[in-house]
Amino acid sequence: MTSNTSPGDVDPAVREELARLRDSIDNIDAAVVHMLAERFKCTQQVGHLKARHQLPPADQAREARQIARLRSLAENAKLDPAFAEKFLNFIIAEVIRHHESIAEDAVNGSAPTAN
Ligand SMILES: C=C(O[C@@H]1C=C(C(=O)O)C=C[C@H]1O)C(=O)O
Repeated sequence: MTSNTSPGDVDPAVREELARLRDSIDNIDAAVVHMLAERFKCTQQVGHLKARHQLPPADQAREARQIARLRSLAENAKLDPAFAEKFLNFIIAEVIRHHESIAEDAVNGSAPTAN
């Protein structure tokens, strides 16, 4: 991509507004990372609980309820519901991968399912 304005030519007021917005973006990204880390801590515990009680890693009925709920929350928040669904599916796929691995470890006796 080409640009007509080199960084040195940018109006200082524009530069300041860009910096202010980017500060907020950085804060939001940090919050997202922390929230995701907390979510994965919970899902890891669910994975261990399922492994201990021989429950399957995935629960499609629960996923369908979550997707419907998230789509509705996204609509109210003026976020593209299709994007919200894709994002949740991406996270859930990773969680299921973790649960499969925890279940495999439990069967092979290679790790405790204490959490
Ligand atoms: C966390 C769970 O396991 C899986 C992962 C889910 C998730 O990340 O929200 C939801 C349903 C399950 O497919 C669960 O069953 O609650």
